[in-house]
Amino acid sequence: MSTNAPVITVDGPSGAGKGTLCMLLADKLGWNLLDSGAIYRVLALAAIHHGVELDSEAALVPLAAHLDVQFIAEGELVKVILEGEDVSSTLRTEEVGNAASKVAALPRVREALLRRQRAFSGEPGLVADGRDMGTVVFPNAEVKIFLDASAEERAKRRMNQLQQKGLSVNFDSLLSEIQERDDRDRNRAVAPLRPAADALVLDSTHLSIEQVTEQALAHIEEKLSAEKSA
Ligand SMILES: Nc1ncnc2c1ncn2[C@@H]1O[C@H](COP(=O)(O)OP(=O)(O)O)[C@@H](O)[C@H]1O
Ligand SMILES: Nc1ccn([C@@H]2O[C@H](COP(=O)(O)OP(=O)(O)O)[C@@H](O)[C@H]2O)c(=O)n1
Repeated sequence: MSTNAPVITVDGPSGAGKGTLCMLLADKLGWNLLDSGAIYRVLALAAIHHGVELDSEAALVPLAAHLDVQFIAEGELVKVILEGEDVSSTLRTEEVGNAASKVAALPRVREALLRRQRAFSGEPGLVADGRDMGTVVFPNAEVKIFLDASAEERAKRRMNQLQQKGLSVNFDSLLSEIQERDDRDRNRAVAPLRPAADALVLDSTHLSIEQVTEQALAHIEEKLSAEKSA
């Protein structure tokens, strides 16, 4: 790892708005961005490509340790290249999200991906998006935010997002997939989804993206200026 560069962690369930908030924060602050979910998604996709079972910890650990992946920033977007192939759009499907949450439940797989995630930390700072950024990966982060929203609101957001991409989706099946993934993420033995003790919990159910960003920035400013004067 590691530098002494500051870290802001944003954890929370699927569809809460983490990716949106993190991108806005990284852009505004000029800091680096870690989308840790993309790493679990890439691993799940590599497992599918290589015919590796999603519950086979013994086969997934070496795959995780030797993952041949590149994240290439292109303006606001990040292109993901897995074993030479552009997988950016496949990666975002609900099917891959679900597969990711299965491989992410395995303790040795999480362990194998720790160093890769911490390596994103660097000057002038890092905004880290995930489930366990504030609890496990960056427990000493200067600022921790836990972004939540009701399951219904999150399914509605995901449905709009998929419809904008021209995909037709069924609200009820999306809601039950989100609930199934939440259950798996919250109840796993290692690094379960939960707010860090020192996180600001933001419920975005009735907040716009602008309101969430404003509240997050106010909290960040307060925390970082308290750090400076400490
Ligand atoms: N506060 C909000 N109100 C309404 N829509 C939102 C809000 N935050 C994010 N969204 C939208 O919801 C969808 C899911 O957001 P995303 O950032 O991908 O969530 P996550 O990374 O937590 O899964 C996106 O289409 C995004 O534009
Ligand atoms: N730090 C992280 C990030 C993601 N994950 C897992 O990876 C899956 C996909 O994460 P994601 O952040 O890309 O998913 P969305 O919130 O975008 O739906 C999650 O459901 C988690 O199971 C994790 O376990 N730990």
